[in-house]
Amino acid sequence: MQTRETDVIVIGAGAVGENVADRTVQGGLETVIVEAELVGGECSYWACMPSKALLRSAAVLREARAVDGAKQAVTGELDVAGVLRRRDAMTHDWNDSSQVEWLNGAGIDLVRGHARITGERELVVTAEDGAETRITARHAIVAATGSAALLPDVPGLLDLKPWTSREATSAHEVPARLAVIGGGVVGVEMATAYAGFGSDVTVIARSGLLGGLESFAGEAVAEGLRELGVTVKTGADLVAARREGDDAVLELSDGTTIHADTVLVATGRVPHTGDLGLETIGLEPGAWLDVDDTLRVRGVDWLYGVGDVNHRALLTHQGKYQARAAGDVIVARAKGTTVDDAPWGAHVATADHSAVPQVVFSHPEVASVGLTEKQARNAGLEVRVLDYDLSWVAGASTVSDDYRGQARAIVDAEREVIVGATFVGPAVGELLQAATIAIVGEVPISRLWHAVPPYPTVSEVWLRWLESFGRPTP
Ligand SMILES: Cc1cc2nc3c(=O)[nH]c(=O)nc-3n(C[C@H](O)[C@H](O)[C@H](O)COP(=O)(O)OP(=O)(O)OC[C@H]3O[C@@H](n4cnc5c(N)ncnc54)[C@H](O)[C@@H]3O)c2cc1C
Ligand SMILES: NC(=O)c1ccc[n+]([C@@H]2O[C@H](COP(=O)([O-])OP(=O)(O)OC[C@H]3O[C@@H](n4cnc5c(N)ncnc54)[C@H](O)[C@@H]3O)[C@@H](O)[C@H]2O)c1
Repeated sequence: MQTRETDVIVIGAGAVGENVADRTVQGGLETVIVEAELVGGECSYWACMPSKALLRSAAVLREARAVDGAKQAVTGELDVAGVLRRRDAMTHDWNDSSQVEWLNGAGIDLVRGHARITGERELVVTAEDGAETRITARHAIVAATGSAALLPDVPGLLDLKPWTSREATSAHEVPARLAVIGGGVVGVEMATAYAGFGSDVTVIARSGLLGGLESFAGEAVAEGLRELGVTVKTGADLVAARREGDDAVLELSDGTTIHADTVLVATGRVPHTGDLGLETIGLEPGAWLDVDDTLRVRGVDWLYGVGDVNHRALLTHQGKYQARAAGDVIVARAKGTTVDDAPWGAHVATADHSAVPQVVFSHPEVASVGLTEKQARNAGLEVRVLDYDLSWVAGASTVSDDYRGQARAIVDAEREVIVGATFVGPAVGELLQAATIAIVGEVPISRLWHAVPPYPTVSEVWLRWLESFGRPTP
């Protein structure tokens, strides 16, 4: 077995691992990154990028069809082959050479293979040909190993060889009938995409759609999916599955059955920690990594868990935010310089607790950050809820002849700062960053009155929120 030593080892070259390694190299630490599959990880090849590519073309058509003068120019239907071609280009045909080039340019040393921790600051990488390399880290090991689709234990389900998000985002054929199990983000986005391709889609959701967000968001998306021809079954659970000839048959808790050609399971994620050697250091294999705000695994002072694997916020941008803090704190600890771990310091991921932005690229789009009304009340805050119909702002009428949208701000009435915001409507994702800044910066409402939204934009909703809150005076 070959052996080598380095300052830092990062396991997993997804977006998150790449960013940790970039920071540790920039901080002067020799860094090895280990990757078992493709450099770039889930987001580049089987998640964010291909899913957004699958969604975008139909969204553009819908936008054009909602504007008189433009709609007359839309004379054809969606070219599904063109959409898939664009998705293939976006994923570089599942070839990671451009990302490997980036790693090389950044001075990060790539070792291909599967890593297993074997003891303190030490792991073994098994390459595809079975060759093993033992690598020891002088300072830290970072697990940035991400997550995989959770497959619920439902009798007969696995026999159907269901799709997970991986197959749904990389498919080259469109099923005539698609049944989607799960009404979370993956379920909703893929139902939107495949409905746009002409599939007959059924979504099976235990409760409402997009649980965890403001309920008006899930309700608007259910209505939007129905407009696209999707059957949305809420309050129904999958109890059994079987094959009948070519049909996949799903039995639901409400006594109904669904026949489909393909079944997509979108019921959440499990961490990539089952085969990571965690048992060799007293941790539980298969569990999410429990980390502090510097992303260090509690009880193991040389191990960090960053990105999906720590279950703080399963989003690329939030994982990359964690990566910047983790990379920098590893450097600080290695060099013995000051660790800035107070809330909102340089070495902590404080925003994970109170200001996680997310955009769901559904029809309509949903953008949210911070606390929902329910979360704010549960946190014991005295809350003012500011609701506004987005179609009432002047900018909305220029965007679309059929603008439908809703916005809600949650205000901590005692401190007079915004703690949460949700927008539903066309392209609302682009409205979100202002809300994130207001929340993270704890900008007082009295000061927001001086942040003037341009006319006529949809951002004028900020002024309407302020008017309905009232102008604080000394
Ligand atoms: C369909 C879908 C759409 C999504 N869309 C969005 C979106 O629009 N926006 C957004 O912000 N988020 C989105 N997400 C979430 C996003 O994909 C994840 O949050 C993100 O990929 C997590 O990055 P990561 O680097 O932590 O993990 P990953 O991207 O999973 O990377 C982990 C890497 O570690 C490697 N690895 C694992 N174990 C080992 C080992 N033992 N040895 C060596 N290598 C190992 C894996 O091969 C992988 O490359 C989406 C998710 C899905 C499923
Ligand atoms: N645009 C984006 O930002 C984006 C897009 C896709 C995914 N993601 C991320 O990926 C993660 C995973 O997404 P996801 O949709 O798989 O998970 P999720 O947790 O968002 O939703 C899973 C859904 O499946 C339901 N469910 C669980 N078990 C079930 C069962 N046995 N039968 C029926 N329903 C069941 C849950 O109630 C929930 O509604 C999310 O946390 C999300 O943050 C983000």
